[in-house]
Amino acid sequence: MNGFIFDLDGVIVDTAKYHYQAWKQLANNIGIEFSLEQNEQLKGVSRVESLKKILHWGQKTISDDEFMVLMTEKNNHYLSFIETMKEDEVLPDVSKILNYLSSRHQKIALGSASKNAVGILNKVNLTKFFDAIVDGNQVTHAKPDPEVFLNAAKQMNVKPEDCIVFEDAVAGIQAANAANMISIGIGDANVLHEADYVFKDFTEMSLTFIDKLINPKK
Ligand SMILES: O=P(O)(O)OC[C@H]1O[C@@H](O)[C@H](O)[C@@H](O)[C@@H]1O
Ligand SMILES: [Mg+2]
Repeated sequence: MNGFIFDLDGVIVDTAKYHYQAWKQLANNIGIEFSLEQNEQLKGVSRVESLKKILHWGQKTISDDEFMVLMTEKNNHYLSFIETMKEDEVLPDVSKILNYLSSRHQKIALGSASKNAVGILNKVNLTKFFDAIVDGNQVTHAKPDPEVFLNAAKQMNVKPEDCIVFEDAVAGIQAANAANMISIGIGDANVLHEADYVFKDFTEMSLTFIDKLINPKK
């Protein structure tokens, strides 16, 4: 039995662009420059750790109260983007792959750092596919720590070495590798070079490839 673990932001839905816009506006508002390269380093990283990194890059120190205000501001801005989100924001061929895995009786889990994960899955109507959902509300150690994926494997009752992780973040690929799982990068092969396999998106992934993951000996 295999377990297929999906990251959410940037893998199932194109929300990575909304996180980027919300962080950029927040950083610029407090006088900190924010580049696409820096954003790459925030992918897969929790909200708290992301803000800490931005403040560090801008060499800015703020009070705990101000920190909480900024966290809330960022999330409200982000939520305004996803408020009207519908099924059409599911990335190409994600539903096809989920349907296929499900027809092959594979276990499916979500492994995300987001505290908004359940709400988003419901909005895009994909919750029904998941045997386990592990999100930012349940983990104490953020990616690249393997906790989120090990927890998902445990909830699916599948051994870590029989799990396959789909990730768009460098930190996520590192977490999957640390969990001793097969790591599949979704995005730029130069950025995700630590992954076992990389695909630009799910449209590039054949069902024959999925079959090989399900049954490597065949
Ligand atoms: O702010 P949220 O929705 O709890 O998400 C936390 C993190 O979740 C990750 O999935 C995203 O890649 C990060 O960009 C984001 O900061
Ligand atoms: Mg992601």
